[in-house]
Amino acid sequence: MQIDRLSLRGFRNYEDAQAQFVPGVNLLVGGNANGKTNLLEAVSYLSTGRSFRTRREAELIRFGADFAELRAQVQSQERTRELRAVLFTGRRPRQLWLAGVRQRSRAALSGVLTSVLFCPEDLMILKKGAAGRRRLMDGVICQLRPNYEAALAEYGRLLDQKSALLRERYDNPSLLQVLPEYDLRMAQTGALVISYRARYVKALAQEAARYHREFSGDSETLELTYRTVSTVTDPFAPPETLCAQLQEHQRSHARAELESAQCLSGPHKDDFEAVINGLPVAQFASQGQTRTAVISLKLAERALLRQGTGETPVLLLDDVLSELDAGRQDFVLNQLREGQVFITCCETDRLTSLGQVLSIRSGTIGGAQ
Ligand SMILES: Nc1ncnc2c1ncn2[C@@H]1O[C@H](COP(=O)(O)OP(=O)(O)OP(=O)(O)O)[C@@H](O)[C@H]1O
Repeated sequence: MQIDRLSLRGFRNYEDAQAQFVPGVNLLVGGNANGKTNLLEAVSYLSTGRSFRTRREAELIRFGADFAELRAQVQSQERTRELRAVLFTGRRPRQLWLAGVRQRSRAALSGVLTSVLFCPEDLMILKKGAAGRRRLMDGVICQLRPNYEAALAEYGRLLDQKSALLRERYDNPSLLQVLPEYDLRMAQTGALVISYRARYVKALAQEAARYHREFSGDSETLELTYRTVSTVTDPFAPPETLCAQLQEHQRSHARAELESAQCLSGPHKDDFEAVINGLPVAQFASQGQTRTAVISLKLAERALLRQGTGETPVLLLDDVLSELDAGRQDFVLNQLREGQVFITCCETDRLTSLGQVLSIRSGTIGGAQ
């Protein structure tokens, strides 16, 4: 899987820029605030149909412009196709195009340009709340298993509806009659969600542990443990067993749910815990250790996607080397030999030999040097 060409019009600080990429490493080199991360964001947007930095798409459009257009020629699934996204100011919805055909949703782009991104904000995945960790788990399983995406979407819908029902029960007490039906469907769908997550986190944990051990020169072990609803004794149990255990949890929380008017029971609160050398990353890991663990997770994600799809995802690395000692930097650089990679850096000394250098200056992309 690779991007051959990219063209940006009115995207962030790019007025009108084009670039050609090589199949291996593409180094985006430039001083601060010149547009390196913006370029990664553009590639990531074409891959996922969303920005990794903002939910407000208007921010992506160059100040003063009416629209932004992103185009890329992509090789994947044994074809060469054009991906195009057009974003508008105001209320007009954005457009996604594949091979000249307008697509209804971002889901239609699945598998066309798969990417794995590391950006400095990802360091918070292991330090802050569980939502980021759930996004990481769910993101990869969705890319590998369309059935999971459907189950997760169904669970989300049920959760929203049950939450609304709990909130509105005083105004409309008859709503409570349908609560048992919601509980049953949430337990059934929740059991599927847990099954997938348990298997995926196990696979992710094995790969990430392998990378982390090598990354740290054999001095650290990284363990990931999936955490779900407390009544679930074995997340690998058959879905019928999981469903019964989820119902047990619902029963024990029924009163609290009514009192708090919140949905307290179910895998929407799932998490995974990361531990290095026996100590939880969230409380005890150093900056370098945290970075090592997150990069290991991302490399594990790339390996799982490669195993699952037969194609190596494009790797997008923003400011990946800082805070790492020389040995750990060398480990990262060694991982760049496979697949197409975009990596940002401010200076080139150590890196120029790795691949094509593209100099990024005030929203322009200089050719190969
Ligand atoms: N919608 C926009 N229109 C015009 N310029 C924008 C827009 N959004 C962001 N910018 C500008 O883009 C620049 C930031 O670019 P980017 O984040 O890609 O920098 P960078 O090269 O990665 O820098 P650093 O090395 O500091 O991380 C800023 O100067 C910012 O003002």
